[in-house]
Order: sequence, then structure tokens, then C-alpha cells
Amino acid sequence: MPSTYSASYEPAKEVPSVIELPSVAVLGAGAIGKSLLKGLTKPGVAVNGSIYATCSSASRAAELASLSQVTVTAVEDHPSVNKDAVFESDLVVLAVNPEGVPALIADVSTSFRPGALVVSVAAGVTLARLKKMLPDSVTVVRALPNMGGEVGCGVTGVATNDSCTQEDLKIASDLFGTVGTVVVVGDDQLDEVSSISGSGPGYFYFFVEQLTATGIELGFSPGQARVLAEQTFLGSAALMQSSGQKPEELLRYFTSPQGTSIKAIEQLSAADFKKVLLKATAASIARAREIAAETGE
Ligand SMILES: NC(=O)C1=CN([C@@H]2O[C@H](COP(=O)(O)OP(=O)(O)OC[C@H]3O[C@@H](n4cnc5c(N)ncnc54)[C@H](OP(=O)(O)O)[C@@H]3O)[C@@H](O)[C@H]2O)C=CC1
Ligand SMILES: O=C(O)[C@@H]1CCC=N1
Repeated sequence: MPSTYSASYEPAKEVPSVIELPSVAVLGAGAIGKSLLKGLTKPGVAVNGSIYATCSSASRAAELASLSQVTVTAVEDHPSVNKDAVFESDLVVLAVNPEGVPALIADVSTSFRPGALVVSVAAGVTLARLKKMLPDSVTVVRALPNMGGEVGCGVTGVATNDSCTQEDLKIASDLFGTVGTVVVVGDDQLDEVSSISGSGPGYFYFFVEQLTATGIELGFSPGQARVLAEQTFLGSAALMQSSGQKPEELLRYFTSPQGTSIKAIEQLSAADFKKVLLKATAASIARAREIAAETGE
């Protein structure tokens, strides 16, 4: 299982020990919710109690019915299911879309167990806002995971506030440790985390798509271009992970001074690739701030 509590860049490591978590309700079993449910039910993870998951539609509940150890129920079938799941759980994950968070909290707020830990993954919904919406009897942690968690290779930024204990942080970190690596950050950094690793899988797929399109321009068939681009990214990521070397070391190692790659890299640098990424991340951060305003910051 990949590592937890990493405060800086580290390739994922195997952690042999069992991760123990309390009874848990995942409210919103969509893409992120499902990846967490997969983490919670993998070998080496012991949940001391029930695992409840909720979603809006009966069709989504049916899709998730095969998840063993998880009771999945749709609001469409049982309108009180979010309240019921919260009532049964010591750990509650809010994994609906950001605009749904205020109504969800209003719906379940009288059902929390005293001392429950609430973890929100909603982009843009601030810790201050969550604290204001939630009853004083619970503790709240904010996290920003990513889709790598679906295959156990996620990375999650986790932020707490003053009312959180080390135990709360450990539970939240263990939760996301079931699906990858955890980086503890300040609450004021979560929109930035979102812009790097939350949205990062999207950047990756965009790069693959663009390199594929470039290959087609250079005369390859779509199938050939796709294999050439995809396999290159997959192999490069695997090499970075297995070697434990930093990207800049690998870049130096594979880019000989008189070679061809250096000429291409020079073009990417000249196009100020970093500036493009700064513009992209700034747009992502700005959207997170808009969501904060829309959800009543
Ligand atoms: N996707 C990503 O890469 C990341 C997402 N996030 C955050 O995670 C959250 C979820 O995102 P994501 O998983 O992508 O979104 P999805 O749309 O895939 O999932 C949202 C889920 O919430 C369910 N839902 C909606 N309303 C309710 C309700 N009242 N009670 C219970 N369930 C409900 C939906 O049910 P149904 O399927 O039946 O409609 C759906 O399954 C968002 O807040 C997002 O900001 C954070 C980091 C990365
Ligand atoms: O695009 C989104 O809204 C989600 C939140 C962070 C990354 N993906």
C-alpha cells in the first residue's frame, strides 16, 4: 500500500501494516467516493464497523452493488439515507459536488454522532465555511484527492484547523492513505493543491492527447500515434517510480547534450511552458475561489 504523511515528493512505497479506520459513511459515491470505497475495502485495511455509501440515483447504486462490505443506497430509493448513514458512522466523508454540500450538511446536521470526524473533499468549499455549517459536536478536515486513487496511486492534500487533534489528522491521513500518498498542507493551500494534483490527471491526459495529435501530424496512423504517445508516458512514469530518481535527474540522464531530445526541450522552454502552467493553475485556483463564493464562503 502506498505511503502516508509524506510532506514532500516521494515515490509511493509499500506499507505492510494494517490501516485501521472507524465506521465510515461516504456521502456521494461518484468518481472520488468510489475510489475511496475501493481503498476502504482492500486487503490491509480494517474498518471497525460498517461502510455506508450513498448516491443520488438508483442506477448509480446498482452500478456499485458489487462492492463487497459496502452498503450502497440511493437517495432516490430512501430519501433519509444520508441521515441514516451519518447516524451509524464515526467518520463521514462529504463527496458530493461542491454546490451540493450546503444542502447535504443541512439535511444530516442533527444526525452526527458526537465527536464524529467529517472529511470534505469538495473543491473550493473552505474549512471555515464547513465549520460554520456543521454542528460544534463534530470535527472537520478538508482534503483534496485526485483520480489516481482509483488505482491506488492517488495523492491527497489534507488540511486541518485548530480544533483538530493529531488523532483526527491520522484518521484522515489513513483514509486517503488507502488510495495513495498524503501531503499535509495548510487550509489556505488547498486550492493550489487542487490546481496541481487535483486537476493534474486532466493535464496529463491533455498532454497525451496533444502528443498523439502531433504524431498524427507527423504521418502516423491514429492507432500508431496513440500507442507511441501513451506508452511513452506510461513507461516514463513507471521508470520515475521504480528508479526513485527525480524528474530533473532523469531528464538530464536521458537528454544527451548533442542529441535530439535537447533540441525539442529547448523549444518547450522557449515557449515558456512554465508560464503556460502558471496560467492554467491560476485559472483552476480562480474557479475554486468562485466556488467558495458560490457556496457561501
Ligand atoms: N473528480 C476529481 O478529480 C476530484 C473531485 N473532487 C471533489 O470531489 C467531489 C465529488 O467529485 P466527483 O466524484 O468527481 O463527482 P461525481 O459527480 O462523480 O460524484 C458525485 C456523487 O454525488 C452523488 N450525490 C449527489 N447528490 C447527492 C446526495 N444528496 N446524497 C448522496 N449522494 C449524492 C451523485 O450521485 P449520482 O451518481 O447518483 O448522481 C454522485 O455519485 C466534488 O466535490 C469535487 O470537487 C476533489 C478532488 C478531485
Ligand atoms: O474538476 C473538478 O472540479 C475536480 C476538483 C478538483 C479536480 N477535479
